[in-house]
Amino acid sequence: MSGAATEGKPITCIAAVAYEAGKPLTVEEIIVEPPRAHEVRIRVEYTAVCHTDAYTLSGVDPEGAFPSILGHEGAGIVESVGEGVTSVKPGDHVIALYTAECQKCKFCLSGKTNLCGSVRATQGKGVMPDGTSRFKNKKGETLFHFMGCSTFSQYTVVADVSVVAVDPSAPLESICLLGCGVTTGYGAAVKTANVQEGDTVAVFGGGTVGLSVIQGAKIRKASRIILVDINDQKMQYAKEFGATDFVNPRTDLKEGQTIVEKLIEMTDGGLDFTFDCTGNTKVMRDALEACHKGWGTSIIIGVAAAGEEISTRPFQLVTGRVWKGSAFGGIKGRSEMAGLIEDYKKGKLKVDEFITHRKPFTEINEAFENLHSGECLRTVLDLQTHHHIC
Ligand SMILES: NC(=O)C1=CN([C@@H]2O[C@H](COP(=O)(O)OP(=O)(O)OC[C@H]3O[C@@H](n4cnc5c(N)ncnc54)[C@H](OP(=O)(O)O)[C@@H]3O)[C@@H](O)[C@H]2O)C=CC1
Ligand SMILES: N[C@@H](CCC(=O)N[C@@H](CSC=O)C(=O)NCC(=O)O)C(=O)O
Ligand SMILES: [Zn+2]
Ligand SMILES: [Zn+2]
Repeated sequence: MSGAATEGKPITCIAAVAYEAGKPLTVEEIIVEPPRAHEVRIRVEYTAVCHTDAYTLSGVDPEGAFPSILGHEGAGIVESVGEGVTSVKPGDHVIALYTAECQKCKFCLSGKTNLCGSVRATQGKGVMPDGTSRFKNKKGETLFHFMGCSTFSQYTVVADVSVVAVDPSAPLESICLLGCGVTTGYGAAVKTANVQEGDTVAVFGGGTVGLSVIQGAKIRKASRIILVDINDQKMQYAKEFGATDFVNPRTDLKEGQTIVEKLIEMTDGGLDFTFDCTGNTKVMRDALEACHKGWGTSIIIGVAAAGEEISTRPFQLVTGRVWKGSAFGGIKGRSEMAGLIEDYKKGKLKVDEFITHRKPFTEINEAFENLHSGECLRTVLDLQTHHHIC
């Protein structure tokens, strides 16, 4: 089994370190300590870059800690496990989970949420559950973990509750996307909203998350699925993933018309469900106010900067609209990932279609730049193919 040579020893490998907010990542050698009790060391094979990595790197995340190893949409192979780990073993193919599932805490046992309380407090501080880091650079400086995953490293250490073993026949270079974007959007539609046949849906923001909401709404046979995006390049993707309409609020409104008025006009009074997949708090308000009076529900998925607040007239809620949120699509990673992978293998869940760019790991900073171009959904980075760093 792999891991025999390195088990119990520190591993020197390449990682992309975020030293400072707003600066490119530094690709360099780091040292990854062996896993302690209830921890798992993973050889990360593939990771993608999610908008949230860029959000934290930009410096507006109140939990952002530097220097750190970002990345949370990754898949790999277990190299070794610490004492007491029974859920995975060396050689297992795994996906890292930023939403842990301990199956024991009040949250996990509630049956009401996928949020888990077991490691969230230390995860938010950039450390392992025992309060320390497994990463240091060659100068001996400690590097923080990120979202309990830190997949921008050839090796990472995660809590055993933050990893799920998966069907080894599923390609890691594709299923890494189930570590965040695809699962988040799809789950928000089919679990959090529980969209039903005939429902009308509007999705604000056509990135991987928004397009995954669209594919969930399509699978549920929503009658109308409207993508709202400021970039016309998203129109083609909208069609491909199952939207029935595309609206660009910068170009498709009549003089003096708001996007809320346009959507209400298009849907005879408003939508059954709307989703914010932009992280823009003004868009979140529009999404709520475009909901149908009496029952429309708006779901916030997008992540907004520290200090940002949402607002609306309370009358919007008094008159029956519901405002809620969704993390990781409401999906419990350890219990429900196998089902998503099965759906992907059967061709029911699109995953490969989101991979618009592939790059060697050493070109990770270009993957961040790609995020801002209209045609890029996800860039998948290959961590293990040998590349020179200088
Ligand atoms: N709650 C959760 O569990 C998760 C939340 N997220 C969050 O979800 C959001 C989406 O992530 P992701 O899909 O990766 O991001 P992307 O950046 O790929 O997608 C966002 C899309 O929204 C568009 N957009 C920006 N502003 C507006 C606007 N005013 N109106 C309409 N569309 C707009 C963007 O256009 P353009 O490219 O031109 O700017 C882009 O197409 C992010 O905020 C991310 O942090 C992500 C994963 C999990
Ligand atoms: N540290 C951030 C938290 C932002 C946030 O809401 N994260 C999402 C996942 S975003 C993935 O790409 C989430 O799952 N939140 C629930 C959680 O427990 O963190 C901030 O404080 O803004
Ligand atoms: Zn993400
Ligand atoms: Zn739990």
